[in-house]
Amino acid sequence: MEVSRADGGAEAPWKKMSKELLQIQYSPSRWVIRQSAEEALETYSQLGTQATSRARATKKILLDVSYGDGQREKLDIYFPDRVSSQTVRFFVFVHGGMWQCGSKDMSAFMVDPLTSWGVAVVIVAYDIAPIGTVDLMVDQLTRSLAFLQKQYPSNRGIYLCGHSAGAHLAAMMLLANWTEHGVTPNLKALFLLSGIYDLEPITHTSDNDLLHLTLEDAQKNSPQLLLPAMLKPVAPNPRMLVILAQHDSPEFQRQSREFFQVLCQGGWEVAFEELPDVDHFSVLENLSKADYLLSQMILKTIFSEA
Ligand SMILES: N[C@@H](CC(=O)c1ccccc1NC=O)C(=O)O
Repeated sequence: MEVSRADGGAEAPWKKMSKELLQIQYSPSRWVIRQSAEEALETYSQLGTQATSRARATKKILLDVSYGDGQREKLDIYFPDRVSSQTVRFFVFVHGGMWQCGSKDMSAFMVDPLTSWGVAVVIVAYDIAPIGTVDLMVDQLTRSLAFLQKQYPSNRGIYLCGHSAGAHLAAMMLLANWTEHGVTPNLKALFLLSGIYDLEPITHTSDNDLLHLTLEDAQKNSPQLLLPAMLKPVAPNPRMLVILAQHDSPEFQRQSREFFQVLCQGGWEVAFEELPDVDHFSVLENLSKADYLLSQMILKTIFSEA
């Protein structure tokens, strides 16, 4: 019997790559052209830490709110000045770092522009590897959204955004079983930045030294494989934006394009953008500026109510 596959049956190009080449494809810093790989990672962490300290010094905030019993199951909320916290729109950000680095304390890039437009920003922490497994991280993000919905039942929308490995976790929310959590989050849009949606190639990289993903773990956490087999739920039914940076590696480009196709075929309301002149890190760093193209796209999506 013919098995129908989202890739039309063609063998995935990564399967023909040497281990070294595959490692480079899944090392985003190696594709940055404005700086060396080390400098790019250093700049990213410095800018993220600065933006976060600035936001914490100037905004009305709730820091380290527990969304679960785990020690690291915390989120930070940055509120706009003049909007009631009960009826606000929430932009929820999930940081990247190959599921093994990064933290909420260096990820609040977008707080200034979004809060000045009246949107609250939530930055979610989760247990990165080796403490957490990908299964746990998915469960933690699910619980953080359920928590937010229960805390703010009259919110005007939850706009979920993930970067890189965080885009993977965000995309997994399309597969969440919300009935188990007793609440369906008011998920209005999903912004997926330079993400990974098929985890199998990761099982062949050194990132897996800490992740310990088996092929089965990778498959059950791959929205690229699971979404085609799933009936599209009635709710939540978020609009989606799949974003790619011009200087992302060919494998990252392939991942975003193929996931966009899966979403189109599944009948989701989805758009695709390849952003010029940015790499895996500057695409996010630029979100600290209100006039950046992606900041504008995000604001337009948030304020053009469906
Ligand atoms: N080891 C990685 C680091 C990395 O992938 C990364 C770092 C910060 C934010 C996102 C990242 N990638 C995806 O999650 C690299 O080579 O760039």
